[in-house]
Amino acid sequence: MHDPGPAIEIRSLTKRYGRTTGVEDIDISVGTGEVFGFLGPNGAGKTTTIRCLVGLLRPTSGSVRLLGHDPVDGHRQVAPRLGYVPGELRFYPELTGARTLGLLAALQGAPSPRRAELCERLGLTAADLARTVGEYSRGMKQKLGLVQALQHDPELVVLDEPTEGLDPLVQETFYELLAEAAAAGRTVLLSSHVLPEVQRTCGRVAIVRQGRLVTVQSVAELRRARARRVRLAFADGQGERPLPGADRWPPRWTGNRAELLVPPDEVVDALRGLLALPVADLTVEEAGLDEAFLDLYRSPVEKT
Ligand SMILES: Nc1ncnc2c1ncn2[C@@H]1O[C@H](COP(=O)(O)OP(=O)(O)OP(=O)(O)O)[C@@H](O)[C@H]1O
Repeated sequence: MHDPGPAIEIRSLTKRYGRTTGVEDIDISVGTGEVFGFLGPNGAGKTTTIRCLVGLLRPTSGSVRLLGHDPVDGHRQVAPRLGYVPGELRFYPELTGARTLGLLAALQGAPSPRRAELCERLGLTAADLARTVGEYSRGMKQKLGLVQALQHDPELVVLDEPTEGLDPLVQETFYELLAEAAAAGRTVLLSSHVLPEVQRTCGRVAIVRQGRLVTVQSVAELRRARARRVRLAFADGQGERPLPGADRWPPRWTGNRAELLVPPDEVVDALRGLLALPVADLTVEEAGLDEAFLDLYRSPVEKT
């Protein structure tokens, strides 16, 4: 079978804004059909990377390829196959929602077979679409942003914090749309601060910090490699008490229950000490991505 190659290829990408470094030496490859998360604290370089990727910024050095093309030189080939939700949506305020979608479809250079269905599912009514975008609420603009990104059913969708401003019901619809896109073999790059969202929707994630790539891992790997959450309940009513190893694994107490985060290779050690106490109940589970993520946020960035 023909190998479509990576949908996104970012090689040694560096972007400077004058003396400020946006990103430095980023390498990321996203395979066709992946739902890929892009995480990092404020100012880490996510938007810079994405703007280079979709051709809105020129890299200072390094290269990016989208669906096998340079995003600027290959714009005509890429536009009909790419959906993009920018982090800061800017529409012409005097145009109606319907005109806006039509204008953006013309720029995409592709028909919009999914427009009506997406408007309906995201709750943009005909009356909404007849109003000018200047009158839209933030959430309505965000919905319009999603409709325009998906209306031509593109092979590749790049989303820069797409759920900002969406209410929980609409967010659910968005997750359904993502799951459907994944099932249909579409490629998705999702930049987000919402960790449960990434945990739920993405297979692999890249984490950037201070303009550098910290790690690229699968969500499962990231969770496995990071802390285990140990929960203990004590049989007596004494409540808080000194625990062995509290300096290494500081406990959080709720009445008679303690919760500690322990690195995987120290769990057996921790349990040996803890089980000498009158423990009534004990569970050990993988920590969520949020703990793994915070850990990586704090870990030092290696300079090469
Ligand atoms: N137009 C610009 N001019 C100068 N510096 C910029 C510009 N845009 C971004 N930067 C700088 O580049 C770095 C990366 O910013 P970027 O917006 O890519 O981060 P981000 O990860 O998207 O952050 P956030 O999560 O806050 O949206 C920051 O230090 C930022 O100040």
